[in-house]
Amino acid sequence: MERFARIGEAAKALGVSITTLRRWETEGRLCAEHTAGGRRRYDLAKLRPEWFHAADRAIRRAIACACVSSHDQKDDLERQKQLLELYCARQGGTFEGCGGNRPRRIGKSASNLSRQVSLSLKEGNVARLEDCRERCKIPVPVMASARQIRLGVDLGGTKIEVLVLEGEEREIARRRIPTPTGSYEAILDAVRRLVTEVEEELGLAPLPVGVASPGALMEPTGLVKNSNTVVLCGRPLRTDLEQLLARPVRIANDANCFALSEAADGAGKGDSVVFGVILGTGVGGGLVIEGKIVPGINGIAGEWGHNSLPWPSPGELPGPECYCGKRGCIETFLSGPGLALDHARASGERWRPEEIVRGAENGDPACEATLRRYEDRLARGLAHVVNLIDPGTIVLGGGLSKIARLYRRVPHLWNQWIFSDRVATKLVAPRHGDSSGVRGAARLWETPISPPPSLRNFGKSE
Ligand SMILES: OC[C@H]1O[C@](O)(CO)[C@@H](O)[C@@H]1O
Repeated sequence: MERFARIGEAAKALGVSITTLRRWETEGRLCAEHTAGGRRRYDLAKLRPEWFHAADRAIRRAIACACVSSHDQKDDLERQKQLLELYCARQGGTFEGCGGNRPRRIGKSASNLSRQVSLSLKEGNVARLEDCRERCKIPVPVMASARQIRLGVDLGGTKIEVLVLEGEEREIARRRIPTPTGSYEAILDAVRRLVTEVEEELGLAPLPVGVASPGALMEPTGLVKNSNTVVLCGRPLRTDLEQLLARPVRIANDANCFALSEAADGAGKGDSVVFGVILGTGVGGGLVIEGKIVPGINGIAGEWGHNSLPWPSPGELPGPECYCGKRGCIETFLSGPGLALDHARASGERWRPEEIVRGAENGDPACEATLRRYEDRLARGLAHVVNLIDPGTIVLGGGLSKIARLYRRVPHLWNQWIFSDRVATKLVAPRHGDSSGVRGAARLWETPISPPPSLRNFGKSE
C-alpha cells in the first residue's frame, strides 16, 4: 500500500467523500503534505495509523492518564478520556479506560501511576495529552461532545440500526438495515457503512460509537460470548470495530443498553432500580441502578433467560434444547421462536408469534391457551427476578413486548410466586419502543460503565 495517497484514495481510506475531506482540510482538521513538485498528498500513516503500525502494536504499551482537580469538572474529565481513547484507537491499540481523580486524594495509587508513567516516558511509549491534541489533527470527538451528539448502533439478530442523538432526546438521524446473515465480516462492514454514511450526511466529525449487542465480552480477551447471533461468538468485536472505524468503541449487552435508555428517560425514569427485559429472538435482561448499568464481574448480570424455567410442571421437563447447550432455559419458552414452538407442539400449527396473538384476539382457543401458558411462564420467570433484586420497575422490550395483555395479566399471576405480601414492582411497556436499545447504546458515552475488576485496580501495586 502506498503511504502517500491522492485525495480520492485518502477519502476512500477514511470512508468519506472528497467534498468532506476538502471541508475538513479547510477547517484545519487535517493537513496535506506536498511533494517536491508541489502536489498534495495525504499521509495514510497519519490518517489510518492502524494500517501502518500493526507490527509494533503488539509490543507497545501505552498508559493514558486523564486528570481534573475537582468533582465539578466531570464533563471535562470525560472529554479528556474520549480524546485519549481516540488517540489510542488511532494508534491501533485498544483503550481500556482509566479514571481521573484529584491526585492529592488518590495518594498511593497516584504515585504508582506516576511511576508507571515516567517509566513508560523513558521507554518513549507515553504521549502527553498535549501531544495527542497536536497529533489528532483529524476530527476528534471533543467537538461532538461539546455539542452533545452521540452515536449508537444496535447490532441485533434481525436488524442493525444506527441512531444519532443530540442532547437528551432529539434524534437527528436514524438508519436501519437487515442484519447480514452468516458472516461476521459482512456484519462489521454493514456497521461501518451505516456509521460513515450517517456521519457524512450530517457533516459530522467521526463520533465515538456505542454498540448494543447480544451477549457479553469475555475479559480479558474481549472476545464475544453468549450471543444468540452466533457468528459474533469468539470474535474480538470491539477491537475489530475500533480498527475498522478508527475510533473508540464501547460495547454493552443489548438488554443493558435497553435498560439504560428506559431508566434514563423512558418508562423507568425516576426509579432507582430498573430491570429491562428483552423478549425477542433471545431472552435477556439488564440491570440499571441509580442510572448506571451493573455489568457484573463476569459481564452477565441480568442474563435470566439462561436460568431454567422456575416451578416447572412435569410437562415442561426437561424442556426444549437451547443453543447454549442446556435444556429448558427460560429463553426456550419465552423467546419468539420458543412461543412459536410451544404453539406448534400443542396445536400442530406452525404459526408466527404475531399470528398467534391475532388468533387469540379473534377467539381461537388454541392460540388463547398458548398465550396463557406464555403469561404463566413469564410470571414465574419474573418472580425469580423480583425475589432476587426487587426492582421498582420491570420494562419489557423486544418483539414480544408488543403483546399488550402481558402488562395486565402477568402482575396478577406473579403474586403467587413472589416472596412478599404486597408487590409494588411495576411491569411496563417501553417508552421508546424498539428504539430503546440503540438509544441506550448512544448513551454509553454519557454514563461510563464501571470498569472491569482488572481496571479497578489500575495504579495499585501488584
Ligand atoms: O438478544 C437478547 C438476549 O439474548 C442473549 O444473547 C441470550 O441468549 C442475551 O445476551 C441478550 O440480551
